[in-house]
Amino acid sequence: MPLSIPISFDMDDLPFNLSDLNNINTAALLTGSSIAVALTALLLLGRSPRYLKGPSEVGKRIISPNETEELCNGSANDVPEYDYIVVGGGTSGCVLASRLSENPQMKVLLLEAGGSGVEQIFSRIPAAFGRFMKSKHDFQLWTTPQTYAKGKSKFWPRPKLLGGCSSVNAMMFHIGVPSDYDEWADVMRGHDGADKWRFENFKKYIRKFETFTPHRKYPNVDASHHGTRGPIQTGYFAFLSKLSEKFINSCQHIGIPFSHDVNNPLTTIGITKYVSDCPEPICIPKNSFLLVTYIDAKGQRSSTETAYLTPAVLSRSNLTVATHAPVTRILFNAKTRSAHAVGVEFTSDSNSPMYIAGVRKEVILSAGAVHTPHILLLSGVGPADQLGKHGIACVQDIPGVGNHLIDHVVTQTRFRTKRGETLERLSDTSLRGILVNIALLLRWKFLGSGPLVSNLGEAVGFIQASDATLFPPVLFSKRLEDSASGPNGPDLEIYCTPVGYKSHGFEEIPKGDVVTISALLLRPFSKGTLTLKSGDPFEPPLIDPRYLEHPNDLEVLVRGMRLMLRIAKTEPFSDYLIHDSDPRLDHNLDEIDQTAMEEEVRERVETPYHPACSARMAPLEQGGVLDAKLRVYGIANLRVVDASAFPRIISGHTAAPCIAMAEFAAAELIGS
Ligand SMILES: Cc1cc2nc3c(=O)[nH]c(=O)nc-3n(C[C@H](O)[C@H](O)[C@H](O)COP(=O)(O)OP(=O)(O)OC[C@H]3O[C@@H](n4cnc5c(N)ncnc54)[C@H](O)[C@@H]3O)c2cc1C
Repeated sequence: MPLSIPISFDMDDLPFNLSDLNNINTAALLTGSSIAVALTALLLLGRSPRYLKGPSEVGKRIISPNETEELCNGSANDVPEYDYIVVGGGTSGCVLASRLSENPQMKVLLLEAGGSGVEQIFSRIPAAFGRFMKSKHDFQLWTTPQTYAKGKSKFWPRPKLLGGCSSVNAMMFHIGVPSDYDEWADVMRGHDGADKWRFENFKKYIRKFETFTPHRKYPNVDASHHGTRGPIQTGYFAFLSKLSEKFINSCQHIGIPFSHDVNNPLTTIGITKYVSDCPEPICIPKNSFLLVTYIDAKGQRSSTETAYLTPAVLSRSNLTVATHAPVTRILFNAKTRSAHAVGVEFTSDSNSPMYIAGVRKEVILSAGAVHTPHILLLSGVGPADQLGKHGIACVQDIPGVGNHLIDHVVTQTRFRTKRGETLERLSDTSLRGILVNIALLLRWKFLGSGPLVSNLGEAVGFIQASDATLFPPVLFSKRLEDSASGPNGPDLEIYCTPVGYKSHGFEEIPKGDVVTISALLLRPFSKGTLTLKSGDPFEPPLIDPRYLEHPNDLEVLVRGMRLMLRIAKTEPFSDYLIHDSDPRLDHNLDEIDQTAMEEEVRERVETPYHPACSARMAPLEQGGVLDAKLRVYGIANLRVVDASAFPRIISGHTAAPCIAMAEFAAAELIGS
């Protein structure tokens, strides 16, 4: 979920670092447009965690290449050594570092390219998450021109922060459906450990990370499908706009039944199946529905940094967390015939000295679906011909590295609403607006409630594009291939955002109150590649997701567009809209024919930020990179634990499987 939400302050506007606040005459800051910023900063005082800054305190500075060679030859004796080195302190990496260091015998180093997410206002205030985009905390990536999407390059934000995407995502807690995980096990069928991925076996790791807080307004939620003692907080604490409530009502009117918990395996499945599959009559709470989110009772984001790198965890003497320490490559032994990782090379930026650290047990890559395959390639693990082109010595020829990149795809529609019905007021920079925002900030801080606790993707529906009740064959005659992971798996998601935005918030839309409805392709057939542009670790790789290459993907999204337009014309949601013929809005879009609608989809596609499968667990002969234990083929002590390891993309939101996968990997490694 998106976007650059319109709160009228920006972290980059801050004239100081949050951690320096104790030294600042704060009264002097409370002037002009800085009021909201400064107040927020004050509210956050005292929360800055203490991490080691930069690589110099955790590795050995390299003066000559001989020193790296000594490590690779096994003759170095003054290089700091760790049992585990986790590369990337994102969604998965924080979990691993925390769990692995539960064993006091194990010395663990976590190397993160960015700084702390907890220190950032946009991470702490749920509705502000989009503000990280195009900031210094964003890798700011772009795809190559997309042949099937009008030749445009697409913006791919990727956070550079502890907690990774969990520090900036839309906090929608969704685990997918059981058949997603059964499918993972099927991909690895016949391989040692394959059945551990089957939902019945794997679900204990999903439960392990969660503490779900029931809500008195939602008594029908079966809490037995949730975790009760995990570090990550989930619940129904997010703000729900009236507009999103009406969106749900309109969904019900057109035949998408209400589900009180999308994470209950009985009801998360394609909502259209819900009625027939559920033996009990459905209780439909009137006009009340919230997606379970990673927001706690205080209205604050629960990220893997806040949940797993607590002060108690950080005080462990066997855990070292280094920020601003991007890893440039993994180092391998030079002597033995089969490759094994001996350490990593890292720095602070492209102009700074290099450092190295040695590893006794394993290097674990958790740098995410873009940077994990990038680091593998830079280290000589990948397709030999590609490595050769960039002058990189091949350590292990694995053609699958960077292949099979898959991302969900989203298209959006926008509609003018009645005045005051959206969260537009959060971007009001008039004096009155600033005062209102200050009041909202105080409400958020002290009561943990109000519009700032919106996760923006407030109401969702999961459906199947082949559902004949929603898409009657007489109107939708194109045949669809079945892309769902199982009979009850969805392939299309719709959601309502009470804010108008386009291109992640960077393209202008009409001013005033606008609502966005999105359709998300959950099971794309199109798959792309991630390849090296050069051997320079600071040059981003070439990212080509090949959006919409497969015709099925296009048709599913065409149906998604039609569905959104229908909801917009269905009461009571439609009562809140005002017709506006501005061409940037979509009140008249349902008048166009199939061919024109296909063109609209091609024009509108964007990333919903879910890239995966780029270093996937799959048999080697099927283009896999990892075995069923997430170990890189042919290298004894190198593992990948993050979204790049997914064998297939799940039919839901991608943070939960990353967290659960990290819990799984840690449990395997420490034997719990
Ligand atoms: C804006 C946005 C909204 C989203 N909304 C949702 C949602 O509502 N619900 C949901 O379930 N999912 C959502 N997602 C997707 C989901 O959060 C991610 O798929 C998932 O968290 C990815 O986890 P990961 O561990 O694979 O990678 P990440 O969390 O991206 O972690 C990778 C980490 O590696 C670090 N890193 C990168 N390169 C290096 C290097 N060379 N050296 C050291 N460190 C490095 C990065 O800084 C980062 O901290 C969203 C994502 C985004 C960006």
